[in-house]
Amino acid sequence: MARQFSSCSSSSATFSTSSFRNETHLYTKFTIVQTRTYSSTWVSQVRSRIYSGKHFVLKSSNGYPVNAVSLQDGLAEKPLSRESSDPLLMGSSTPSESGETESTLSITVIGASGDLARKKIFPALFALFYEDCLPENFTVFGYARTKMTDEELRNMISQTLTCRIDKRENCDDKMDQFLKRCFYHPGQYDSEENFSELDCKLKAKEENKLSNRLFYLSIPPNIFVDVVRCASQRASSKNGWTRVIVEKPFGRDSESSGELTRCLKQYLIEDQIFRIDHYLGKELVENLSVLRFSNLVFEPLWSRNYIRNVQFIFSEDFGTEGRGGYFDHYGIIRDIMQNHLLQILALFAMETPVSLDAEDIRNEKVKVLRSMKPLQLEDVVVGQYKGHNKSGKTYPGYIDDPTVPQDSLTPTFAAAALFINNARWDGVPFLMKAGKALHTRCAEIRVQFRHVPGNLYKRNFGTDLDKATNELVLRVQPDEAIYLKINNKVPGLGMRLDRSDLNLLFRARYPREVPDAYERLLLDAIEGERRLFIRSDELDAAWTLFTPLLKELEEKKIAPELYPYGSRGPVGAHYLAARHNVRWGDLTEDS
Ligand SMILES: NC(=O)C1=CN([C@@H]2O[C@H](COP(=O)(O)OP(=O)(O)OC[C@H]3O[C@@H](n4cnc5c(N)ncnc54)[C@H](OP(=O)(O)O)[C@@H]3O)[C@@H](O)[C@H]2O)C=CC1
Ligand SMILES: O=C1O[C@H](COP(=O)(O)O)[C@@H](O)[C@H](O)[C@H]1O
Repeated sequence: MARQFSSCSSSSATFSTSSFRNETHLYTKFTIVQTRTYSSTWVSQVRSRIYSGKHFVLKSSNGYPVNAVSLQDGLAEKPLSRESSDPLLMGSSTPSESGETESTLSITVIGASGDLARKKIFPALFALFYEDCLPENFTVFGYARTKMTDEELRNMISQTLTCRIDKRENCDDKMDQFLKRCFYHPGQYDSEENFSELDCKLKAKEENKLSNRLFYLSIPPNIFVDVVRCASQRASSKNGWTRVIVEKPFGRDSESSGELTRCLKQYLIEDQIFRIDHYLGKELVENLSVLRFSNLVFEPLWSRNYIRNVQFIFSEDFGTEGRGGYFDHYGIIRDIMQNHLLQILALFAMETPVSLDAEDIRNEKVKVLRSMKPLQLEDVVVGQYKGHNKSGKTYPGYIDDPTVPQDSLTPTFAAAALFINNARWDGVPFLMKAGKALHTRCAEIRVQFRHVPGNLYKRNFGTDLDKATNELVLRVQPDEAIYLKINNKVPGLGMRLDRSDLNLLFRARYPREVPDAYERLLLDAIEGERRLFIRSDELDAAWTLFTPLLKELEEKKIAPELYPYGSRGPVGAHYLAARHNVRWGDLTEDS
């Protein structure tokens, strides 16, 4: 169904109401392309695009461009792989025929005036540019209601750009070059007309080249669907791909999340939706699978036979400052547990995927989530921080935030015990703990191993055998590290044992700056790599686990246990762990 709009100043334009779904059309074309024999010239063009050229060395987090072909796979003989059905590289003809090297990439940040855009998205885009990871012809557009000129947007962005610590050369030049590619269009989120104007501006920059368009929804969730509707009908690409990165929250329970997915899918197909969970883009979370699947020493231990419990810990040493209005509607369980921690848990516990392809990994993750028992009230402890005076300084309580109702029962802390009912993990407690306004900022995964059977040295540990068990810690932040607590003989005469760390401290081993999660995820979205984004069935399964509990907490008006700002959280968390024979690893003296 084609529609006619004539809002562009120079000419009228034809839009297809389903054009946002153009990846589907291109998949259809792909089946035709696949039957072709790929000439060696074409192959070498792809190769050189991957490995040479200053620009367009697009590398996804899988280590090679998903849209191209793995060079290890006997490229010359094979047609494109499944992943390469992505329109970015394929189109309906070979790159040279379509002039595909002349493609353009437009990234539109919707909600450009906001906190996330300023602090994370624009800096991440600049970092990608700085590292020569963006294609030659790229444009960044900001879109929001706030009236701003291009120059004002550039000023705003420039305040948060930084150059890599280890590569400061040409920093100012690079910033100038980047800022010149940034533009702004003010508009309403539900105005098709305003999106048509945006489309005109995008077209002007694209100069009739193959256009690929990425929209980043950095806006409150109640306007996601309006934006997707307007963008799909008025500003999607007509000859390349169109993708949309959607920020959390993806609903607040199974029902609202399902409704959001249904609405988005009126305008987009699943493959166009990139639901971001920025924890999946963190270096150590990426490393979890590498550690497990590419080292012989871990995978054989990765089951109930050797692992006593696993802990996923998130703590922040600041409150909801400035985000109380948003937070009060969601609470810590929805803000951190149902997404960030649960995603890490799924990655941690999944079976070995068939390959590193997005669908293979996401298939395994969803199986884990579907094998889990939905949480009940007795499986959780909730808390809320209260004001506190320390060393002459006053720290506000959660309800002191003027945007939070005085009688709010919203948890700012929660601890939970989860179980995976499958052969590998039967009976192993997976504990989660997440809190704001605690004594420290950290995120880590802790794996506590079982006792050594018939340990010859047990009398050297006294009665507390837990103190002698091995513990593997992946410190996601700050100061990324992987360390394994082992028992060791203290040097000297006699036999004194000590628990020490085999320590891989990233800053010591890899003295280059670790990229921000948003960089990796933006690059993946540009590349069409979906591995680190949440598929709709994963999301459904995640909500199924948490929705009954969330409803019960709200219906029964469960009062959170108060804990002082800057403390270690409610003591209830210790009792919960103790009920499952667990001690929180982050609270022991040698944590
Ligand atoms: N900030 C963060 O650290 C994180 C944010 N997120 C998610 O990212 C998204 C963006 O977050 P953030 O930048 O903090 O959000 P903001 O509240 O800063 O909103 C972003 C922009 O959206 C517009 N906006 C705000 N409220 C409304 C409203 N009620 N109706 C219409 N437009 C509105 C404003 O732009 P204008 O008025 O100019 O139109 C604002 O600049 C949200 O979905 C959030 O949950 C996820 C993880 C972390
Ligand atoms: O998604 C969110 O994450 C941040 C914490 O992210 P981090 O990368 O700084 O650890 C959290 O503060 C926020 O409440 C939540 O919405």
